[in-house]
Amino acid sequence: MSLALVATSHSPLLHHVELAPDVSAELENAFEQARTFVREFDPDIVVNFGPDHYNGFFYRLMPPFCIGYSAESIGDYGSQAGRLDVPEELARELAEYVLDKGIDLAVSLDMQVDHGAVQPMEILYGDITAKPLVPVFLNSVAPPFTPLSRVRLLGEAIGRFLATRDEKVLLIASGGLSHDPPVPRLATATPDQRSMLLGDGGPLSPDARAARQQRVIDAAREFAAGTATIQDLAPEWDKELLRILASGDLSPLDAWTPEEMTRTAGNSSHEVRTWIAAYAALGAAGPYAVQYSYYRPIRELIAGFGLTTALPA
Ligand SMILES: O=C(O)/C=C/c1cccc(O)c1O
Ligand SMILES: [Fe+2]
Repeated sequence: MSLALVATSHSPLLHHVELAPDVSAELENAFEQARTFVREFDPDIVVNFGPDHYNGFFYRLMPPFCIGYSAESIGDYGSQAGRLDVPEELARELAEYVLDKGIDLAVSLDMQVDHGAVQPMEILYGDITAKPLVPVFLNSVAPPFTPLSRVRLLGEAIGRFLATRDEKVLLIASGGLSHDPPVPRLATATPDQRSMLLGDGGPLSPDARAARQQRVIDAAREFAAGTATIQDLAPEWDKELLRILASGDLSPLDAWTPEEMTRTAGNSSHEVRTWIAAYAALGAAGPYAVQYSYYRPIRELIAGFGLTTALPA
């Protein structure tokens, strides 16, 4: 077994807003560093830690964690749609191992995933089917949230399972860091939004999806112009998180409560759960070292945007 990690923020706004040329060039350089990293590592498989934004997981039944034995990308915001290449036997063995270690999780025989799960594969490979991939969903937008200690334990169990395998495994984490895009929320939902959050009514109509996406694109433009009402990014919180992840000792994160995360870093800051799980998986196999680290708060993307790569030390 050998492991490598790429953790990156995602933003569906990447292809829907204009960035200043210097920011765009800097971000493209970060993506290129990550592409070179994965090319050199040349993984056999990917274990992909991703959130969802009420496209595959709804309040009718919202698990904290879920492993997909089979999965399909819905193609929101123009992301690549279609089935992922999920190695079913490996996904099942992983789920059984993690459950056996006392970490409760759901499994899905037909997981629906959105931009939050697939954007890193698009950035790294230009194709979401470029590698066999086991999707690991972590609820990151729908309160109530499981404590970060459980996220760490999930990651550690996955890392221990991977240590029993012969394959070269790329751990991908997708999401965060601080951010508060206008994803509908149960606490403030209109009756129609509540029905959508429950998953009633099936997939959104093309018009409803276009309206939902346009609302986020408009919010991003207003946020960049300084006129949006969404919560500001929290660069100091982001940098502290990156520091803890790079330190190799994730235990200080156990004291971060979901309420405090939301208050300080926004409703979608919980997407950093994917980073914590992926880093915990890498750490379960031994000490690691961050190879590359990029960070910039990018209001046009509504994201404290981070990208790191890491390898066993
Ligand atoms: O509209 C959505 O479903 C999500 C939008 C979004 C915007 C910015 C950063 C993110 O991580 C997002 O998921
Ligand atoms: Fe997201």
